[in-house]
Amino acid sequence: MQLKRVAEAKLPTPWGDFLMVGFEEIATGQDHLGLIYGDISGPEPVLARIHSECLTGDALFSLRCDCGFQLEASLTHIAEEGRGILLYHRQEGRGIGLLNKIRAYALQDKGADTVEANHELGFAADERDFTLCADMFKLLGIDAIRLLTNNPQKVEILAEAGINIIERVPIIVGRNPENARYLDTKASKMGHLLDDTH
Ligand SMILES: Nc1nc2c(ncn2[C@@H]2O[C@H](COP(=O)(O)OP(=O)(O)OP(=O)(O)O)[C@@H](O)[C@H]2O)c(=O)[nH]1
Ligand SMILES: [Zn+2]
Repeated sequence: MQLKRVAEAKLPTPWGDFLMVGFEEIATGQDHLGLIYGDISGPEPVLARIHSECLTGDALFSLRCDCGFQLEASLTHIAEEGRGILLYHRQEGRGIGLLNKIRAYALQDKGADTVEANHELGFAADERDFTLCADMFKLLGIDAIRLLTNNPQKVEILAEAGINIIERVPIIVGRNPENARYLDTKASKMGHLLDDTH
């Protein structure tokens, strides 16, 4: 287990009251969050979203990506279901951090795509560690989930880490002229399933 469960409190939102659970990575002290809605106990698979931190999209209304739209859509979907979990996974910029993401955006402004920009900076296209998310699910007592994602690799990695994924639930929102190329690159180079017909 790479994390410990540290503190929890109510988080009232426009979608209703969530229980906010704070986790700490034992090795680094980095914090992460789980937002729980409704009663997640019992054998019925829980609707779950792993949202990777994107300060620009989540808090600053950026149209360069789809993160802010996905965050809002996830909370809406979970509240409509009456039960679910959103893990707020604090690995900004697919794990390269905010400042390197800004560097990557600068390269994209000069013509690189999101994958090429990461490579030019010396990073893999995706540096995230999803085994931390598997640990958070385990600490929350979750056995089986229905995962909101368009990223089949995420499903594979979590399954390898011991999470029972009953279903992948697509979350295709927020396409706009500013992020169209970025989303097309995610589909063509990173295998994201961004076509509703999948
Ligand atoms: N390095 C880098 N990170 C980015 C860029 N745009 C968004 N991100 C980060 O990408 C992460 C979100 O990953 P996404 O590729 O949107 O989606 P995903 O989590 O793999 O898949 P979904 O579950 O379908 O959303 C967040 O941490 C963002 O900060 C970019 O151009 N470069
Ligand atoms: Zn984003």
